[in-house]
Amino acid sequence: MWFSSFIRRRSLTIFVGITILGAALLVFFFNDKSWSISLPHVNSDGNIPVCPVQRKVLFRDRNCDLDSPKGLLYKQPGITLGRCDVVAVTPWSAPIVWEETFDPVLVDAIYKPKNLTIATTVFAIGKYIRFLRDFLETAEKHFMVDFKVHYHIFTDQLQDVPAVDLAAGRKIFVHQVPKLKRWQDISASRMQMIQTIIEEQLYREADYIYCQDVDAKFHFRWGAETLDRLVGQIHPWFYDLGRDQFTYERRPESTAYIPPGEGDFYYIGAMFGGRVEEVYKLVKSCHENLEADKANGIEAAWQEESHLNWYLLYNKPSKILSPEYLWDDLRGKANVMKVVRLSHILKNYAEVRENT
Ligand SMILES: CC(=O)N[C@H]1[C@@H](OP(=O)(O)OP(=O)(O)OC[C@H]2O[C@@H](n3ccc(=O)[nH]c3=O)[C@H](O)[C@@H]2O)O[C@H](CO)[C@H](O)[C@@H]1O
Ligand SMILES: [Mn+2]
Repeated sequence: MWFSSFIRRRSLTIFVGITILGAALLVFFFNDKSWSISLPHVNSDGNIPVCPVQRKVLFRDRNCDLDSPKGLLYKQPGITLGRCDVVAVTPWSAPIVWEETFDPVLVDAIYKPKNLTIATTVFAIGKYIRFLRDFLETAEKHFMVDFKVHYHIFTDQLQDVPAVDLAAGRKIFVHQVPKLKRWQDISASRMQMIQTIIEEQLYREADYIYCQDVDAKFHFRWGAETLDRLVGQIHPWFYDLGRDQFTYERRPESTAYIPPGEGDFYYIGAMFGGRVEEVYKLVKSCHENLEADKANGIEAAWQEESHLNWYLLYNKPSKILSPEYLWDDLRGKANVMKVVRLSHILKNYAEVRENT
């Protein structure tokens, strides 16, 4: 009697044990699948959690459902009415975001409850530190207002980072970096530094990351309508030109080479973004291709911008921002633009750049 109850208890313990072990293994193998990417070169003794079997970095999980609150009233969406003067979708069905193609109230109602953290990287090296105050102050007025924003500032002058009043939930992180000699290298090295900051910190702290130039000011809402998996920004100088006029890299020796007859849009290097894991793949690829070119003694026509254009041609962005989201003050006003949300300011290249 005692013996059989002992057997029963033992069997129960073994059964429960196996069940728990099985469940743990299932969680281990399947739970991280959707938000992880291969990273074979990272050691598990680094500070990135890497699944030892799959060797994958574990990015933050997040809710991507477009939950809409009950009872929210907004204008009925049109099927035949709307903006007719611009194209608002690409041939691969990604939205191109223009004023009046989205409802800001509805967008905010969908995205604000998600408690997202949006990282933005901005480099202010050498004389470019002078642009940082305006960038940050105007961002506080217009960039992802009411969202948690982490500004990651990369500079060689820690003491000159301005003290700017930040709204609740928004933070500044400052990273010291060396000043390289050529402006081309300063601009291009951003790919590697963004890769590193994602590996060290952002994979666990941020949901989205937007990488911006510092010599720009926000003027109008730049909000959650820009959030998506992988986001490219149309260059304000090329939005109305044919692909043969794009300044892609045209030498086959470069890894950024785009043959004649190919190309969708010309994307600007001054803004790209999306979910952290997608931007990670982008910056890692661009960095590797920049290095491969360097080893081959070739520099693409527009450095990292050429590599970005190559990447986005063969890895299509899931959302594209119209020139409203990065205009150039030099271009004056364009009829197609109902608003200018962020614009590159006029600057004296010869005075501000290191080696011109
Ligand atoms: C209008 C135009 O021609 N735009 C091109 C030009 O952008 P930009 O003229 O906008 O390049 P830029 O001089 O603003 O450099 C890009 C960014 O690198 C950082 N930075 C650069 C230099 C420096 O000394 N310190 C520093 O911090 C800073 O964040 C700056 O915003 O060049 C880029 C390539 O690099 C792209 O090809 C752009 O399409
Ligand atoms: Mn710039």
